[in-house]
Amino acid sequence: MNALIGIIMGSTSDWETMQHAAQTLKQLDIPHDVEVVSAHRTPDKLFHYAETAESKGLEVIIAGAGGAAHLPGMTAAKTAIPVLGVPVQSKTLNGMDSLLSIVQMPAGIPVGTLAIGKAGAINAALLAAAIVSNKHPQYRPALDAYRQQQTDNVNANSDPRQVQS
Ligand SMILES: Nc1c(C(=O)O)ncn1[C@@H]1O[C@H](COP(=O)(O)O)[C@@H](O)[C@H]1O
Repeated sequence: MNALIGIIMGSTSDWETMQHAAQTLKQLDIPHDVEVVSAHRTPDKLFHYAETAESKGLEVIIAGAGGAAHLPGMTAAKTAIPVLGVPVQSKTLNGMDSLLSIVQMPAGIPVGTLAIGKAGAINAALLAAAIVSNKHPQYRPALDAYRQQQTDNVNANSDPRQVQS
């Protein structure tokens, strides 16, 4: 099946973070693709990616970037499908630069902004899965099972004194 969710990132160095989005979608068995695209370094590729995303069948784009993270916003400017932004933790400013440059979009071009780093990547995948499940309810049981698994894990380890440090 064609990818429903596109994961893009500004650099291969973002993969350490963004792999968690891909792993989560793999776990949910939702078709997705992964590509390095940069608003700064490959602007023409970004425009082409965003302009053709919908006709390729993508329904949500997850865009991760660090530092001056213009990728999610520029992607959102060129497509009407939902864009979820993941701020990658930068070395110099710890990801605050990434977060602020993704979240603070001007009114009219929204980017759904997640948390900095791994948690944001995982949650972007779960949010994208929830969005595509509206149209493709066959993915809903996997999402429900994911949540149930978390509940079971907490219930199975609810005495913190038993946890080895
Ligand atoms: N923020 C952007 C964009 C963009 O927004 O278009 N393109 C690359 N980058 C970011 O630059 C950081 C450093 O990249 P390198 O590790 O390749 O030097 C990465 O976190 C990437 O997302």
